Amino acid sequence: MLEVKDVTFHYSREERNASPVLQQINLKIEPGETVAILGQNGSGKSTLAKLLASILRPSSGSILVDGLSTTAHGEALWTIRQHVGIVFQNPDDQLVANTVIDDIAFGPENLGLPRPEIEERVQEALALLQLEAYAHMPIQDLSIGQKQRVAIAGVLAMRPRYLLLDEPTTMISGQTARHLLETVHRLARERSLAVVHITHFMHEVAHFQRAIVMHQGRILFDETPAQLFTRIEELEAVGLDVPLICRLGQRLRERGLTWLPHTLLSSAQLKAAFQQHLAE
Ligand SMILES: Nc1ncnc2c1ncn2[C@@H]1O[C@H](COP(=O)(O)OP(=O)(O)OP(=O)(O)O)[C@@H](O)[C@H]1O
Repeated sequence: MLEVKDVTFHYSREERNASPVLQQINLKIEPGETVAILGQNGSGKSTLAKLLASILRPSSGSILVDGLSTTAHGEALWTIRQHVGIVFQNPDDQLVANTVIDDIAFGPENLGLPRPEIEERVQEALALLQLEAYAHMPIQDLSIGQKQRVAIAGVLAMRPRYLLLDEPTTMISGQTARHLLETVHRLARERSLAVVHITHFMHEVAHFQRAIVMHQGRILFDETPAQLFTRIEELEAVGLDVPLICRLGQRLRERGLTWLPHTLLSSAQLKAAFQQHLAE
């Protein structure tokens, strides 16, 4: 489990008199859970992800990864870094080798694993991200969406228990983003991998088990997407917009279609509700 206990964070000592970037964060994420984190620019999402990945350390409070504190040193820190993988917005910040296969092998090689295990992990990661056809291609010839998949494959080759995605869909097209998120949900199901997905896009949140909204360094809401999407005014107040389909559902209910679900999460759900109503 990932456990964040009373965490406060300042980037520098000079900032200690100002408001912290993160304040009194408490959070638990179980293995296999899928969690989306939303919030306006500067609300602290990426900082939280870096703390979870032990790239940053809390100014106060603690973060435990399967019981190990992220302030640990040596072997414990090494273990945490294997268990918590992070993928950044821009894959070019993350990819280090010349070809796809070499990049994916980079992490397992650094773990000092025997060659056959490295090969096995690389092949597995290539298959999971459907990258087999690109294995020997130079990274520079790939699209951003393909590079993002290579970045995720590289992280998966470390066999993490927790996958943190820091706005991985910002630079890619809608269809590529949908495909990427479908893959991530499949991995969560098949591998009991916990996924924490940071995004600006409300419509991406519907398929996650939990949606966390951050505002000014605090957690404002932590609930299911269906619960969150009923908070139209509260979300607007913090610069977030519920998906169009939820607004449409609300308008239709106000106009007398009271048989519609309170929260519509997708157009497929709207269609199913109409079909069921017509059949009754
Ligand atoms: N390296 C840094 N040094 C000092 N302040 C920083 C640093 N990185 C981020 N900040 C500040 O910390 C606050 C939270 O930033 P953070 O990047 O965590 O927010 P975010 O919610 O991820 O924003 P975005 O959606 O724009 O990525 C912001 O005020 C930001 O300016």
